[in-house]
Amino acid sequence: MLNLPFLSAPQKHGFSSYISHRKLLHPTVQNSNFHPKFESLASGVCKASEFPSGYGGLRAKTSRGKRAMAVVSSEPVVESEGSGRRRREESGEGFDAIVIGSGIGGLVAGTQLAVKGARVLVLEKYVIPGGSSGFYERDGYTFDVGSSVMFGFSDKGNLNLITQALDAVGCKMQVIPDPTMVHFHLPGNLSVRVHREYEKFIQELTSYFPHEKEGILKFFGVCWKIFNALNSLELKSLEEPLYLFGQFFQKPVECLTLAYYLPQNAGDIARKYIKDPQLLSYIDVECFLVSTVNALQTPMINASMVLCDRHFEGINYPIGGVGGIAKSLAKGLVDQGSEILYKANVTNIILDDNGKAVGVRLSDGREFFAKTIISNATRWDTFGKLLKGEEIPKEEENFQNVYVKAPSFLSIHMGVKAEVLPPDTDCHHFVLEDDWTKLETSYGSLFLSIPTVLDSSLAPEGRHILHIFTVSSMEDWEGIGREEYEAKKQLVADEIISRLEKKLFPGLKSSIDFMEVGTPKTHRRYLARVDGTYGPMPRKTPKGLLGMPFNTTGVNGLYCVGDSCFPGQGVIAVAFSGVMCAHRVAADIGLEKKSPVMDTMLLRLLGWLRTLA
Ligand SMILES: NC(=O)c1ccc[n+]([C@@H]2O[C@H](COP(=O)([O-])OP(=O)(O)OC[C@H]3O[C@@H](n4cnc5c(N)ncnc54)[C@H](O)[C@@H]3O)[C@@H](O)[C@H]2O)c1
Ligand SMILES: CC(C)=CCC/C(C)=C/C=C/C(C)=C/C=C/C(C)=C/C=C/C=C(C)/C=C/C=C(C)/C=C/C=C(\C)CCC=C(C)C
Repeated sequence: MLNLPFLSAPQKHGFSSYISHRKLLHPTVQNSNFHPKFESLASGVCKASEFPSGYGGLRAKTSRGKRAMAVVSSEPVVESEGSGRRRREESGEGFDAIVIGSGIGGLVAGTQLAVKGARVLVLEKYVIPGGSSGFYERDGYTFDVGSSVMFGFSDKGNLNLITQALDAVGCKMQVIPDPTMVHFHLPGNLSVRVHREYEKFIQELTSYFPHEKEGILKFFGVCWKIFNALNSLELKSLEEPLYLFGQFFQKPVECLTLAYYLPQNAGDIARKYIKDPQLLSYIDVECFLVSTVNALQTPMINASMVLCDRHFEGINYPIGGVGGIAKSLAKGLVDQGSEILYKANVTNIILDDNGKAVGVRLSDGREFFAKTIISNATRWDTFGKLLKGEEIPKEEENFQNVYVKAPSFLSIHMGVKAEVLPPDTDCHHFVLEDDWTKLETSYGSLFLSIPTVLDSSLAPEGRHILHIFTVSSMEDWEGIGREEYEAKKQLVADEIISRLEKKLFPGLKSSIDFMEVGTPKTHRRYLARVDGTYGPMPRKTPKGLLGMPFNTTGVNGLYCVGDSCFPGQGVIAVAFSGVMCAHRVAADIGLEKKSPVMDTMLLRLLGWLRTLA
């Protein structure tokens, strides 16, 4: 068996679902080789004794107010998954929190709680952690399941939430700076590289739109104002009044700036300064990457976060692949004495007679109980499936009025001969060939990542990985037989490859060494997301982020985390949602300070504000 240090030794207590990783990888992955980088990565970077001295916004305190690090070093709480649970079962101790799902949102919530001193149990349906930020291996390739564009992964500022989440549990991953966040290939031969250096990017953009130079600078100027305000705050739960009012007291200008832009969208602000329709379409494309909708529907705070972070911290790719983030967090969780159970498919959230969430039931009949339940499943899954039969709280009805499920996507993971890529090919590309109006339509625009440009160890020698994805809806793939389904996958993939061959890489088709196509059905099945949805998108024009719910729900004891919570889609966004969730839960279970009276007032106020969206 492979020695994966983030997994404990084979379990002796009869719980077959504890992962013996190699054995339990998805059946089609079983014969692949585990990537050596992952092994060295997981073994070398997450030692409890190697906590970095500086903590940022995710600073973790115990209930006694000490740093989590002090707890780790003074009390040897690091224990194996098995021994932790045996001890709890024997002593009859319960968990402080059960987290349903180990996406980045769930893992950040879980690890943040664990370092505050909580006992956490993460239940994951699949056989490895990460969800959309997981990985899989085939024929010597290590593929990222979802995006390879990583924000928040530097050593600077308060918004490096991925770095901080790892730091909190004593992990550090090596990253490779990406010189270009994305290379846009757009109608009218508009070819813009988003360089890491802001001035270089602005120079390139204004070379296409010299008449709009002032407008471009003013629009990005507002983005920077918002980004700098965000970056100046310690990021914790906006649903916790002591923290929120504390921030207003310490940073009034920054907080008022954020409050002012909270209900606004990027498209409206762009239109104040920019008139050229092609440039406005370009800004739509930029926002589409952030939110899967155009600029008029993209919250200004989210747009600013992404449009500036890429120049402030830059995009950084973790060596060994994005899957290493979730693996490190899962290891960090266990190192803190908490637990993670794989192949644990939660089918029900159990409520007590007072309607409080107190536990969960798995598909195999097992039940687990905790003081609080945190769902990293989408809100549609949480309230439509896990609480089936219960009345949907009013708050959730509001959410479903304002937001709909974004369509799913089609993904192609390919291994290609290295010679097909011209020298200096960028890592990430976005292709929309000749018609701006196709931006949001199925198969209209193509996202392409080539992570091996940065980390060649992800593929066999002389090969590159191409990961392509594009919008695709479940309706396109349902109600057809197996043969037709397979033929359709091939047909759609062929068309996409021809487009890329024409636009970027002549000879692409004949250079393919490996190819696997995932449809919305694949994503529904392996990511456990209803209809394989990419995340929430506004039904109409939203009032910025005003309508996006935070982590508490209308069900006492039940919290949500992930991309159907504030601030929405994106790995860094769900990491923030995890931080907020952990803070609110910690206050509710007595690990952080709270004021019940102010809580009631703030939660009511926020609930009311959301009805205005
Ligand atoms: N191609 C891409 O770039 C891409 C694709 C999809 C999503 N994403 C991003 O990934 C992020 C999503 O992160 P997230 O944290 O919200 O969630 P996630 O979807 O990544 O993870 C949720 C996890 O919960 C598990 N789960 C769901 N229901 C369960 C149940 N009933 N029992 C046990 N486990 C269950 C799933 O198996 C999954 O591992 C978003 O930022 C999104 O934008 C990126
Ligand atoms: C409460 C009240 C009412 C008020 C108060 C005021 C205040 C203080 C406020 C505050 C606020 C805050 C803090 C906020 C925060 C926010 C945040 C952090 C946000 C974030 C966000 C993020 C995001 C959205 C991200 C995203 C990303 C993404 C999505 C990405 C993606 C990517 C992709 C798709 C890839 C591409 C690819 C290619 C090209 C290939």
